[in-house]
Amino acid sequence: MVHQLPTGAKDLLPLDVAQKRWIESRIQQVFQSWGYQRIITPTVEHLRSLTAGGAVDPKSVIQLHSNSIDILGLRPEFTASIARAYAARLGSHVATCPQRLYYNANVFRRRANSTSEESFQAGVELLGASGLLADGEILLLLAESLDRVELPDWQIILGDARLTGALLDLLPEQYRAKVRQSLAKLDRIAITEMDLPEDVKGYALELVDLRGKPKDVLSRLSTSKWTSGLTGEISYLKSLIDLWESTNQNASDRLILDLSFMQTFDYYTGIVFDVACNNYVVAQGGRYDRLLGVYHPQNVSYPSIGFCINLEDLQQALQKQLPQTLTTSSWLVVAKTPDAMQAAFAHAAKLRQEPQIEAIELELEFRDADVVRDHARSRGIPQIAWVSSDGAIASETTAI
Ligand SMILES: N[C@@H](Cc1c[nH]c[nH+]1)C(=O)O
Repeated sequence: MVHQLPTGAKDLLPLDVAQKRWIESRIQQVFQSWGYQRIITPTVEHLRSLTAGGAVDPKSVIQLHSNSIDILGLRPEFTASIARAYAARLGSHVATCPQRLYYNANVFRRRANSTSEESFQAGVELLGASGLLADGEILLLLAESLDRVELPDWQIILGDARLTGALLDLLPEQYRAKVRQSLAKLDRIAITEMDLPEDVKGYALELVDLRGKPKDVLSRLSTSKWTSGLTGEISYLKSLIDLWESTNQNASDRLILDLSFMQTFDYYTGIVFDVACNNYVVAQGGRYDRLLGVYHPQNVSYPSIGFCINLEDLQQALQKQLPQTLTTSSWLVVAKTPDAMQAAFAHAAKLRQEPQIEAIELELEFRDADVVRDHARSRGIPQIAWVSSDGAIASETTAI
């Protein structure tokens, strides 16, 4: 019988793991250096907690059978779980806000073709904070994390769920849902073909075109005759973009402002963003000011924002920078005869105490010296220690 993995599942072999660790350790160092602390939430939760009051589609959750009446599921993402964990822990006491939390673990999603997928995310949540400094911190922390792993040519697609909502609300109510759908798909043609009054159609087309260099988009936005009531939202976005551009070297090439941009999860209430690199979406996130209220006993909410990095996509986008070989053992310790086994273990243990040494491995059979040498060479082990029963050691450098 052939044991195959379910579609969408995969084994990570040692080289995959080494590459993943390379990425994770760098990203976590950046998170920690900004004051973020690690949180671990359970893999399995009640389905109703994971769906964040309707903001996460239950169809995307892998559901589990249980004996209790509540349906359980595997977490499809972390933001809802962290909101659940902290909703009642934050309070008016100054010491509780803000909370800076990070995570690094696996998530599970059911895809449309009913396959399931396990993937890994490393991300942060900044709970109980709003305003330019909080939004700026998250964008800059994201940029620093991606720079730390030397990701080339990435771009942030920045939207604003609140402003996009307000722009759609300017449409007469009966047209909103249709325009929203076409906007989400960037379907200009559908809008051109819609049966709309001329001025409404003109405005709907203006909305589809609100994508590009931040300066151009903002100037189109502020000169539109429709948006005079939205100066506060527009100037907030402008200040955030100014902050980004003043603190980041390649900033203006790296940011695309897209006011038609909508995230898959529906808990966002402010800025939203994806990071794209070579057709991979390597990170996404945004502000969610009402989500904690879904979990609070009195529905009290705390403004919050965060992002996650999709580690597989980042790994694919990075390939060149990542380690291509595994680290090898520094020594192969060989018991020359069965009565030298104890001395071999003792010598290996002594070598492992040396500070620079990564790993020491033992030869497990009593093979001919030349076979052992071939073995060390093929594994890239640079040194061999031959141990005799009286504890005598003969060291040899492998001819690699
Ligand atoms: N949890 C979101 C990303 C996010 C983190 N914080 C806010 N948003 C996702 O998996 O897409």
